Amino acid sequence: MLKLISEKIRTEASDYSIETLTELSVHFRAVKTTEKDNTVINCTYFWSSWGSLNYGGRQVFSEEKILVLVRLRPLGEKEIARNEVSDWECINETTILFRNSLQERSMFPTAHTFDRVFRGDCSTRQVYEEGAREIALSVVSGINSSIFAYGQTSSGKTYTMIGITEYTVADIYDYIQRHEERAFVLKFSAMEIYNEAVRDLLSADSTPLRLLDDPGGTIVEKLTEETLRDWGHLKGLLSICEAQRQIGETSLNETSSRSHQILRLTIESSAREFLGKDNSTTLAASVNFVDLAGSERASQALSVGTRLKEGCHINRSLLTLGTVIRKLSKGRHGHVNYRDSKLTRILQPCLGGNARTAIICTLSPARSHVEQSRNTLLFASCAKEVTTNAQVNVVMSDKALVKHLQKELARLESELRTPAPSSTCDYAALLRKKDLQIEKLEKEVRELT
Ligand SMILES: Nc1ncnc2c1ncn2[C@@H]1O[C@H](COP(=O)(O)OP(=O)(O)OP(=O)(O)O)[C@@H](O)[C@H]1O
Repeated sequence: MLKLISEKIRTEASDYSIETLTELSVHFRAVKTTEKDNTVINCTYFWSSWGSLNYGGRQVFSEEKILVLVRLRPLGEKEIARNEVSDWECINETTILFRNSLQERSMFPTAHTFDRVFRGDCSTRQVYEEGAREIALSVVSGINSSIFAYGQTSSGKTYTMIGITEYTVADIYDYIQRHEERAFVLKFSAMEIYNEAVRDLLSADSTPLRLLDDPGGTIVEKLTEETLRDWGHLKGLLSICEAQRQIGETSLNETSSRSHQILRLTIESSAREFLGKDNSTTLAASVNFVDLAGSERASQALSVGTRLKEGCHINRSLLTLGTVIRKLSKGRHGHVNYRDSKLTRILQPCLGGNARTAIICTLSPARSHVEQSRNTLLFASCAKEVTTNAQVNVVMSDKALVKHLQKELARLESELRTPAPSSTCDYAALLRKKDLQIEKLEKEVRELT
């Protein structure tokens, strides 16, 4: 029976309202705990069917690999003036080639394959539309998402992330306009991690913020969260962040970002038809835009004094990020050291957790940066083996939860009255188990009421 229902939903997801899907997914979850038939499928599938109907593209299953994109930037004016040569070539949409490997008899493979590679003449809009868009926009369907930029200093991380953030926000507002049947609430927060201290980019107070453990992930204590009025409001906040972010001059980039920046947009939405009613549910998810500080070695940036201290901290965070990614790329066995840096603690859900993630690895084509470019591609190769497990985040109102638990109680009681015939079943044990379940549910209903 369950198999039949799941097949029906698989093919007809478009005909169901969000509330119906919520009801069904909650029901499936409840059934899953007692059902032996492993054909029961995860509710995430229904949600993603709904999401993909709106935005097309890849089907989302609960488990998927991190999407890895590589963006090569063109040679800069100064590099051209120095007669730098470009050593990298994107030979098709997925492969990037190191052209000079024959001459230097390199041990490294010459061709590297990723989900998508972008040549130096590709625009940020192209990187967004053909790469990051689908993942970023999962947030409107209640699925957490994250877009990272990783690469050495001056490779184009900030240049790329400014565009990606703007295009995503424009599409989100466009989506909201086209879905008047839902009420949306957008919240924005922004932080930077500078020398291993977390700072609120929306506050004039630069006191470092504490990280607190929470079952749902790490919380940044006292981080400002602005409820957005409109797009203009968000644009204003983005320019505040840009002005607040630690910028320093290194020998490679005159406006080098010295910190890791995390911009977070949280979207909550509920169907207007059900607002304030017993069965109202809310979809809630966040999209993170992460612009990491340069991944180069401190020595390469010819750092001294403050810049050297920054380099050490930046590298400590990135080193942990690299270690976490390497560990996760080999499967989720054993301990993963997320807690070794603030960056990995905050980003834990995006790294193998409840989120869809895309990493844009930015590369400088210059021969003088070849070692760093190879390190970036090594990181990218590990990242593409990492799997995340995104779920739709449905928040039920207290009333809806009570109603659901009462229904579940009634179902269990009716099961008790008419147990399924089975020759091998131990009725006494089954009864004890059901009694315990009923007791537990009754307690939950009492507490919630
Ligand atoms: N794809 C691109 N096309 C044209 N110019 C680019 C591109 N990517 C980067 N640039 C230019 O290269 C310079 C360095 O870029 P950007 O500041 O984004 O680097 P970054 O990786 O963020 O560096 P850092 O880690 O030091 O902050 C900037 O002047 C930027 O305008």
